[in-house]
Amino acid sequence: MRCTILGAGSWGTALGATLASKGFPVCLWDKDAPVLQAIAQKHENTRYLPGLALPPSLAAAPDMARALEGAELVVFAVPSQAVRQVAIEGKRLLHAGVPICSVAKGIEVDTLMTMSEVLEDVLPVPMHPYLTFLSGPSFAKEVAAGLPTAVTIAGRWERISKQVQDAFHTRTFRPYTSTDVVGVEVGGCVKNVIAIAAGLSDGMGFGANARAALITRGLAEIGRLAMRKGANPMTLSGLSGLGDLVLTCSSEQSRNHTVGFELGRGKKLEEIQRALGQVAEGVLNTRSTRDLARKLKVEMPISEMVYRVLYEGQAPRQAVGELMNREMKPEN
Ligand SMILES: NC(=O)C1=CN([C@@H]2O[C@H](COP(=O)(O)OP(=O)(O)OC[C@H]3O[C@@H](n4cnc5c(N)ncnc54)[C@H](O)[C@@H]3O)[C@@H](O)[C@H]2O)C=CC1
Ligand SMILES: O=C(CO)COP(=O)(O)O
Repeated sequence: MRCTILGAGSWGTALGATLASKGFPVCLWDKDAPVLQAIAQKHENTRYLPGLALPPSLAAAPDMARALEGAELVVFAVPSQAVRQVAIEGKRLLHAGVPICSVAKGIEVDTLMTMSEVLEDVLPVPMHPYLTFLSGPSFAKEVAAGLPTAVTIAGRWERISKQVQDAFHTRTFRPYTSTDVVGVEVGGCVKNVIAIAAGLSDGMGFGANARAALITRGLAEIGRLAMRKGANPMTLSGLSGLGDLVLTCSSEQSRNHTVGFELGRGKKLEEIQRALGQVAEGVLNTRSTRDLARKLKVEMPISEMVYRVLYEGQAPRQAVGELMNREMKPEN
């Protein structure tokens, strides 16, 4: 199966290496030419996964048309806010009948659309049944190192999700399928926001109790938004809900947790993002999640708290104080 990955950051590269390890010809494309050059010449993604030897069969092409030539599986692996632009660029080069797998975790800031809504907005209708969405607890570095990982691949047409599941399955990478596209998408997006909240809490020196409370109440608000969008509540206790939430809220490997942690220690957002040099989806996801929650009249107090810290300059300690002292209520 000839595979093309649009986006050669840490996740696109790790997934490309996974597919290449099965003997599939894989070509990566990105707007960052030096990254592609390093992959093609040194078999290393020197910027996003330095020190990791990539399979020599992993090719890279700066020309999207060349990268997509003969593709039998296309993976969208750019950050969520770039998916629309890449889909517009790729639209005339993509063919109906070829499975597409989107792996970005986010909601578009300007339109409040999930990635399935964005791709369906841009791509012609005959391509829609071929869209799938991969999400779940999966740090790129661990996947690239061949450490055991399980994810979910959601799609409306099970036959296609199964094809994509087969393509990605290796001895250490285990995808499950789901038909709950919106549940998987909302879980994958909002866990980034809650991970910033958990990082804030850790950065301020709050303990394990606070982190567990944020994970649990975070899951409750993810569930509320997902169900309002039509998701099956069971999806949120799966890999793309609870699984990814626990991973990102409790690991220093998480870029979103790092953003919260450094903010909690008093650093400025711009400074943190500059040092990170990679996308922390939760920063923009906080804006889109909070706006979507307000639009749909869904109560999401943790996401509101993160919004006030990121975008209104509220001091983290004051924001947590307000969160703790809202009106008393039953746990539901
Ligand atoms: N890194 C990880 O462990 C995981 C990441 N994800 C998700 O995958 C998505 C991508 O994340 P990463 O690979 O980690 O990001 P990254 O920051 O490592 O890399 C992003 C890549 O996208 C490219 N890019 C950005 N805008 C572009 C455009 N308009 N055209 C072409 N290329 C463009 C950049 O040049 C860069 O190579 C995010 O939504 C993230 O949440 C999901 C699971 C794991
Ligand atoms: O989505 C991820 C793991 O599942 C990656 O998390 P971060 O973007 O917070 O590093």
